[in-house]
Amino acid sequence: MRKPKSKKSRMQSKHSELQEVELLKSWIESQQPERGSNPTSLPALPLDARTGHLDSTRFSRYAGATRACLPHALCGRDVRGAAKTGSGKTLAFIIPIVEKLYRERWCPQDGVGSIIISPTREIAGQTFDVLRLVRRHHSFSAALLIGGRRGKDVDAEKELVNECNILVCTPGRLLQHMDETPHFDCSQLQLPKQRQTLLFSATQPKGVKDLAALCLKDPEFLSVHEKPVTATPSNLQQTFVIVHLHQKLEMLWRFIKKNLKSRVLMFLSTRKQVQFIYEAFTTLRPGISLMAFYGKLDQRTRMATVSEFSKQPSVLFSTDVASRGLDFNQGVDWVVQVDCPGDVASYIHRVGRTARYDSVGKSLLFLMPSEEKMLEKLQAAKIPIWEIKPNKNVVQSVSGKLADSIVHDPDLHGLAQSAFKTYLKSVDKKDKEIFDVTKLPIDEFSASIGLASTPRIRFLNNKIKSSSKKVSEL
Ligand SMILES: Nc1ncnc2c1ncn2[C@@H]1O[C@H](COP(=O)(O)OP(=O)(O)OP(=O)(O)O)[C@@H](O)[C@H]1O
Repeated sequence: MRKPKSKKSRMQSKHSELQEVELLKSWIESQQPERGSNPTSLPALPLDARTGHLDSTRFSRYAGATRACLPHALCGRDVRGAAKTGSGKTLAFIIPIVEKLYRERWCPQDGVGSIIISPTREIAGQTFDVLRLVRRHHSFSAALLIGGRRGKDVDAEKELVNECNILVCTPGRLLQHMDETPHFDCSQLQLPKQRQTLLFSATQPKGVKDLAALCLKDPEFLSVHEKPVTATPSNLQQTFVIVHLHQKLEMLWRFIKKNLKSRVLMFLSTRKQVQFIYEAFTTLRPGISLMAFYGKLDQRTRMATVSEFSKQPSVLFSTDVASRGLDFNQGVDWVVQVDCPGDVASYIHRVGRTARYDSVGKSLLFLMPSEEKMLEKLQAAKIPIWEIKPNKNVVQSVSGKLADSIVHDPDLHGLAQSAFKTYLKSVDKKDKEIFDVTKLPIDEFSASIGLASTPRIRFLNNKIKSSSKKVSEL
């Protein structure tokens, strides 16, 4: 057992900590980077040694987003940062939080000092892991509050929530504690007038700009990758292939068979498509482990899937729930977009699940001939993408095998029908400049996924009728 510190030694260490904090404050004051500068060349950062010593973790040096942001963030400035996917934006806000609490001499008895709200449970989990590494030599306590846990866990959380200094949570669970946990006082959550805000994104669509205008005060704008030639990581090799809707499944199957030793993340538009393709391909035994990921899965399965996927060659079929912020420990070899994303920003975030930090990665986009306008948008957004031509001689018919499976499996048949319907509905919701659901060859599509007859889609029939009426009126 460790001998308790004497009163004298406690006083001494308190005194030296006070001195250290004062020194840090004056160091920060004297090192304020010029406004508008991108200060990546500062020899040393004014960080407390406990935060600065990340050498023995996986963060050997501060890079990209972190390096550019810290000098401004540490001296209390608001920051709006454009930094590519996988460039280390998490550390860029975790370190300033830990340092701020340290300089404020926050201690365990002071209760909640910082709340980090993450959009999904997985992102909250990975943010919490980074926080654990950064604050491991500090005395702050931290907790991860996310949904999908059992009642018993929620009760245990209620016990500790008031005593934690940093909370990492999803919005739903935070609201639950605000409603149910006695004395959990979040009145400070009303954004205080005096506050510091750091806003980072790999893309800068209108929504991000509007948010910046709303919540940032006199911000530093940091374009971390100075004069970037491309909007995506330079270690990412991007390709597309032109494929008709009814040939997608064949192409997908062929791709999987050719990449049995890779970790492949495949994006589809809807949960029903993910469930159908996962179930259907599992019955066909491709020779590689298959997994599915979507928002409605229970939390335990979601966590297990994320952790399993990056460890071994496997194919993960997913909705866009995995498209932003998720970090598979740099373990994704390929990102395949089986359905074209709705816009350029979604494209960038999806492909950003690979080629993270200093790892390399590849991506493939399936584009239907009717969607070729998307290429113009990608090129205009500085995304270098090359066409690959499929080998026409390789014939791998899966439709016939799927039709066989569907006949004998009513559940699979139901899933195929739902996948068909939800896909068409998802196309109808996308940008009309690129996508036109009425032009899709739906009978061929239906047959290609193994359905004996084309399901009736009322909204589509009405659309086709009204557009042919308009033509005949001309
Ligand atoms: N200094 C570093 N040394 C080594 N690895 C790092 C460093 N900084 C970040 N990484 C690693 O890079 C990966 C991407 O980091 P992070 O998730 O913070 O990126 P991001 O910019 O937030 O990505 P996204 O735009 O997808 O949200 C992570 O696996 C992280 O561990």
